[in-house]
Amino acid sequence: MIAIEGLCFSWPDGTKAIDHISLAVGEGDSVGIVGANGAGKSTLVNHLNGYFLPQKGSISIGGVDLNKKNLDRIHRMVGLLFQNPDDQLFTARLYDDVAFGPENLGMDAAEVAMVVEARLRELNLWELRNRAPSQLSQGQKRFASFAAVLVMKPEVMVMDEPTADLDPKNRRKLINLVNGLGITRITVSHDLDFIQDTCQRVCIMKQGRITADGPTEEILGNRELLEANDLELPLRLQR
Ligand SMILES: Nc1ncnc2c1ncn2[C@@H]1O[C@H](COP(=O)(O)OP(=O)(O)OP(=O)(O)O)[C@@H](O)[C@H]1O
Repeated sequence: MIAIEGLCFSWPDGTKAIDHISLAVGEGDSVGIVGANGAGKSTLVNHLNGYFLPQKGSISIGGVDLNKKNLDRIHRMVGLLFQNPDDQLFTARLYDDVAFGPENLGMDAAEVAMVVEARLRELNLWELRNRAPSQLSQGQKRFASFAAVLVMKPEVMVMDEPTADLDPKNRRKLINLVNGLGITRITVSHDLDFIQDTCQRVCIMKQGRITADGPTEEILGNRELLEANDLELPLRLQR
């Protein structure tokens, strides 16, 4: 479903954020990307819906090459939940923000109304639908961004720090929700317990490279490997 080959990315000031990454993800797989601050995780996943285009190397999603010409097709397939919800929410009313994506994809108006209401209710946001996104709490903004991505019915869901700002009950709700999606998922998170609960496979990134890749239990249960990559065991394994 996702094929990344020899991807490199440097910022305009010369900082190398992605250094020859290759990664293949099968349809329906759920892969966690972990790594210390600055390892390159966000830069990598922000490529997956074309927010960044490959400077060197290639990416294909569902057999479609990621390039300028195919951006529309890529946007229909890949839902990207940004690390910062303020990058996702931009209209004056929560409802409009969530409806914007499917309307833009040309979804029928009655269907848009139905899916938007269902997701807003599911995420306890329906009563807040007329509120400006800027007037929501951080956790509410996180769920609002989530709703905005889910209503587009993506085939691939890419989430950057999805549990940030969520209280324990909403974090649990998110775990159940993502595990029930049944689509290909890539999750970046420092919340290794969340990764353990939602991903079958984990890649560790360090200095723009993938330094380990394997089944979740093997990677996240390996203290030495984690420490060599400036990480710690998930909290529940530390007890
Ligand atoms: N606009 C920018 N200009 C130059 N360098 C940048 C810019 N944005 C990010 N970087 C650098 O790119 C590298 C990768 O950053 P990135 O945000 O992808 O890391 P990350 O693994 O997602 O980190 P975190 O866990 O802190 O979110 C870092 O060295 C960072 O300092």
